[in-house]
Amino acid sequence: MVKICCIGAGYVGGPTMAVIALKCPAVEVVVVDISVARINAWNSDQLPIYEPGLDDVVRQCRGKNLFFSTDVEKHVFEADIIFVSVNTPTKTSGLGAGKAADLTYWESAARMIADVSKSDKIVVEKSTVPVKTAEAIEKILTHNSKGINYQILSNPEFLAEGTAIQDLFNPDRVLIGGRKTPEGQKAVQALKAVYTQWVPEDRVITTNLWSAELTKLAANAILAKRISSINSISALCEATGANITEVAYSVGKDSRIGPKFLNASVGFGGSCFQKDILNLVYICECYGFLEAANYWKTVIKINDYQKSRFVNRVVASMFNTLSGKKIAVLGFAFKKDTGDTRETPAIDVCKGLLADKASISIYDPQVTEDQIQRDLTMNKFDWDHPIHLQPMSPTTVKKVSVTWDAYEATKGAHGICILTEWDEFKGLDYQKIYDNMQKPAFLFDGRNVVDVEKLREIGFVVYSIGKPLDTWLGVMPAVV
Ligand SMILES: NC(=O)c1ccc[n+]([C@@H]2O[C@H](COP(=O)([O-])OP(=O)(O)OC[C@H]3O[C@@H](n4cnc5c(N)ncnc54)[C@H](O)[C@@H]3O)[C@@H](O)[C@H]2O)c1
Ligand SMILES: O=c1ccn([C@@H]2O[C@H](COP(=O)(O)OP(=O)(O)O[C@H]3O[C@H](CO)[C@@H](O)[C@H](O)[C@H]3O)[C@@H](O)[C@H]2O)c(=O)[nH]1
Repeated sequence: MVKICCIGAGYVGGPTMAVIALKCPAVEVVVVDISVARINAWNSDQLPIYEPGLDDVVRQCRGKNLFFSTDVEKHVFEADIIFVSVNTPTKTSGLGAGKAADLTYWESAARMIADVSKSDKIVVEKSTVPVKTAEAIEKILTHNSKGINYQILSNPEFLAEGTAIQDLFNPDRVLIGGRKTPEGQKAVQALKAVYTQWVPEDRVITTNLWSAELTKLAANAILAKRISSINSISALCEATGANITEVAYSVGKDSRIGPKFLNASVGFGGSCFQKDILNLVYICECYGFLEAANYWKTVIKINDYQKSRFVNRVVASMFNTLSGKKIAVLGFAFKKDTGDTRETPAIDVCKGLLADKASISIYDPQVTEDQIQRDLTMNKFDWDHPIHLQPMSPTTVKKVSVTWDAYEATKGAHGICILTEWDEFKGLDYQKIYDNMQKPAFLFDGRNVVDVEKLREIGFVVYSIGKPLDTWLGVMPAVV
């Protein structure tokens, strides 16, 4: 029986390994982590992450050929194939601070593999890493090898949160990069044999190591760039009376462009896009390609601009001050169908509203008060370290309250900001919400989920990203 061990039981390691276990009953899969709390949660009925369909997959294989353990060394020792899916945060100090990937967790995993291994291993990069990381890992392993043969493969993960199980069941492609040597190619085939148990062979792409590593960064950068492109156009729509939904639809009908990833929003979030672009920027800079680095930096600049443009719009519309006002925030996760708040645009928006002295009442169906308080008090990039190693802030934000109901959050509010596109926000009783708000009642839709005309009929002053402006907003000072 092939034994797989995955180091890192997070958003990638957990779901990916659960699907491998489900689709490959003849493979034993053990997911290990240094976080005891995380492993306990994976072994309980309350999984540590919310992902549609995940509970069902885990329930079918846990205890049969899928196991979660903190005994990292034992399972690494026993494995034939070791996936490494640990955090690769942005460095916060030293060389490359604020841009380069911090490979501390990756390196410590590699050194531990070298320490405990007594047989040949295939080591698979599942984490997103800078191009050429495999070379560094190879050096660490081979310089400590005690005669053991290690083959390093790059197998970046392309799942998106909220649709992870669907994405894993039916991936657009699986990418495997390896050395062109006979041993390297044998390792590529061994990993390919795992995926082709359920992924059609023509969707498994094999490349050299560096292409696979770089593809992951390039794919995320290009996806994020589409969002910044449409977001930059959304500002022009508001100024000219064009409608971003109509523009995006018509642009996306061009088969060379395609319809996906053209939804204007308050900005992209999530643990990957900004981090991976910064990583790409740093690599470009290291090779001296400053123009290329600056090109990719603009994707983040537009994203930051979009978030501050939204905050400015809220403040300017509400008579240029939020002091003494209650703002209800609907949605805090970085997208629907996840409880993940890493780099969610809601953090920057809430900080902007607080800076203008608002009191905020937040409702998100999947995010806890504790998480929101941590997010609003944490330093930039601290979120991407294992949870038990994150510095705890001694303070909480007093002007933030968290409710478990959208009606409670909006009661008595002067304005509402919709920051996540949860489906339930489309079906709320907005007449009831309006009746319980201060007047004029403002609604700022950062995800274009509400029916603007219907809400205006009720009496709301509505702002929706990239949509023709409410006459009210049109006469307010311009915000750039
Ligand atoms: N989240 C996504 O949607 C996604 C998708 C594709 C790729 N990625 C990449 O995958 C990697 C992991 O991301 P994630 O979202 O799963 O992160 P995560 O924080 O959810 O999980 C990482 C886990 O690794 C554990 N860990 C860290 N060092 C360890 C060590 N030395 N030994 C054992 N366990 C260790 C942590 O405790 C944590 O539970 C990152 O490189 C990320 O960029 C993420
Ligand atoms: O048209 C769009 C599409 C997305 N978003 C936002 O962009 C962010 C990222 O969304 P998405 O890409 O769907 O989720 P992630 O889980 O961050 O997945 C991305 O990042 C992962 C980690 O690297 C990759 O594996 C995935 O392929 C890549 O889509 C979220 O805030 C979305 O709301 C928009 O604003 N408009």
